[in-house]
Amino acid sequence: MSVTSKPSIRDKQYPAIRQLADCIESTWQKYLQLEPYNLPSELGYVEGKLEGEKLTIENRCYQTREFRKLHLELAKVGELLDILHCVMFPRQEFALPMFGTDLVGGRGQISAAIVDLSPITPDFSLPDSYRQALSALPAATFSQPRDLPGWGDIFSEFCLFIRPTNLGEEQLFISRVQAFLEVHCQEAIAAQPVSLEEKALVVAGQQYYCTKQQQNDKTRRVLEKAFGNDWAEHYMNNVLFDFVK
Ligand SMILES: C=CC1=C(C)C(=O)N/C1=C\C1=NC(=C\c2[nH]c(/C=C3\NC(=O)C(CC)=C3C)c(C)c2CCC(=O)O)/C(CCC(=O)O)=C1C
Repeated sequence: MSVTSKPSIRDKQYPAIRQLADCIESTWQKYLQLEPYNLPSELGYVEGKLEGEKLTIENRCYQTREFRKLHLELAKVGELLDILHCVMFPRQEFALPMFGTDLVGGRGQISAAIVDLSPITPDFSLPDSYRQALSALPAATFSQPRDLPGWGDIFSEFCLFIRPTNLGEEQLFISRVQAFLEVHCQEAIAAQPVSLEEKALVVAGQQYYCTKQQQNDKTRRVLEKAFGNDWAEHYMNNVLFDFVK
């Protein structure tokens, strides 16, 4: 059901990135009724040049009753950068948090690994059912936690942002992502649509989340170098973090 029309870059990705992509898709398959989401055909598989190296992007998108877009993106810049990006956009009738994860590797090492279920309420609170489930997860300690950037006020107190220092920490991070996803999918399939008044708050919360994510200059810079400023702007606003008013 993927939109890629070329050979997958997945088997060339850093092992933990390939493993996480497989884990995300199998968790979605396990809980959700996935339907295709048609990205514009030219965005299923994109190639650019970054500092003389080829940048390849592979997008896989789905939709379900609860989510207007489930986006899993793998990107690779020669041997320099391996990236996994994933965001689940709830339909605006469902007051569900935003699930997002980003894994950035280069030169045989993951430098950034982040996962969060981000609140979309005006008071930045997650639903009690999420807080209870996430608090009940076994403690996971990592030797190199990382500080969030200024635009990162969107992330919850459960946000995990680390540099994994060994294979064990990579596996622990992947298991954490899976645990977050299991909570989220189980909450989603039980979710009922909210009232029109509440829907307006969901729209505002999703808009704030996307607007802040668009301020990630680390992402923007990679896309600008490979595809130019206009393309990068369009991609960040319409593919990575598009919001529907
Ligand atoms: C749920 C959260 C989340 C989502 C969904 C998300 O998309 N980013 C998210 C978070 C997040 N990403 C970060 C960093 C980086 N992101 C990229 C690049 C890409 N990331 C991509 O997804 C794509 C499109 C395929 C590209 C191109 C690079 C190169 C870095 C630097 C790596 C490093 O510092 O070691 C940081 C730290 C920002 C900072 O410290 O200022 C945070 C917080």
